[in-house]
Amino acid sequence: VLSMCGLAKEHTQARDQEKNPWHVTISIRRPGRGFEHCKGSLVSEYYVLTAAHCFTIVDKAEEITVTLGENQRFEVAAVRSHPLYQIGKLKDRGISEFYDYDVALVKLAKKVIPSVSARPICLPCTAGTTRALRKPHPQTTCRNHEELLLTIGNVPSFFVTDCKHEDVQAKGLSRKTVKIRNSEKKIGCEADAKKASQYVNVTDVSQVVTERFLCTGGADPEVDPNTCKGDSGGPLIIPKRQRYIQVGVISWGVVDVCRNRKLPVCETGRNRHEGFPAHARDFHINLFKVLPWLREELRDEGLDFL
Ligand SMILES: CO[C@H]1CCN(Cc2c(C)cc(C)c3[nH]ccc23)[C@H](CO)C1
Repeated sequence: VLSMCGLAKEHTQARDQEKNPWHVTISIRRPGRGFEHCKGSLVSEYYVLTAAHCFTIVDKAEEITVTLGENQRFEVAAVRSHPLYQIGKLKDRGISEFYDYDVALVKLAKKVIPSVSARPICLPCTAGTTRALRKPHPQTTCRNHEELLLTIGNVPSFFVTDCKHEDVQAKGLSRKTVKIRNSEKKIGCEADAKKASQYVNVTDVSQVVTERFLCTGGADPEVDPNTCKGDSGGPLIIPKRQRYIQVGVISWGVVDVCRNRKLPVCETGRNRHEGFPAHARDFHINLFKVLPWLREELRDEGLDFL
């Protein structure tokens, strides 16, 4: 049972890390400039999946620490960004940041021992996800996973953000439910990318919102919460009958709703300034679009890719 992916404690009294046992915080020490933080997800015994933009080409493994929950710290053996990730690729067209293929795998220096507060999340097109979806193995295909998870219309999903419990001054994790804008809603969602400050020169939105992205946010039918820069690299998760499957990696957003604000307050989300504009959308790398890279990098992790 310990090797089952995407299994978490459900009761309200469970600790945040037991409810989200794959949640990791990645701290990158920048000599002379303090720390940068990102989120990530445990996807196997040795690997954490995150966003490539959390790292620069000069970051070294020794400068990176991965924390599981409040206190399980891991050193890092290697960082492997997707080979097609190139944030400066469109600079000569006046587009300063380009987030295509914004994914990276961080190899931990030692194996994670599975426990109630340390367990991998399920990845698409693995036998673990077939089991989590209660479908027959090996009859169920990767295409079936995509049809079952990324259905037509607004797909309910969530990401996790850290927040401050106003009363107890403790930090916590809060789930933010968002809808993945599929089919006809997708166009409107992607069009709002042009409202991002650095994208004024973008003529055709498909220049910056490529096939690799899932789009969330907006106000239809109700307002979706938005990501903050600090949420970069965290998983976009689809819950299915109390099992959790990661379908995206948080990459970028149009509006940083936490900019120069303290941590958002848990649950009430009051500090994520209210009434952020309907065009505040968030973009996540769709894991179904980077499968060859995932298979290759995780080939020795026993994940049984389909
Ligand atoms: C091209 O510039 C645009 C994209 C990046 N945005 C920053 C950003 C990053 C980097 C990552 C995550 C997860 C974010 N969530 C909300 C904002 C945000 C800027 C400023 O909002 C606008």
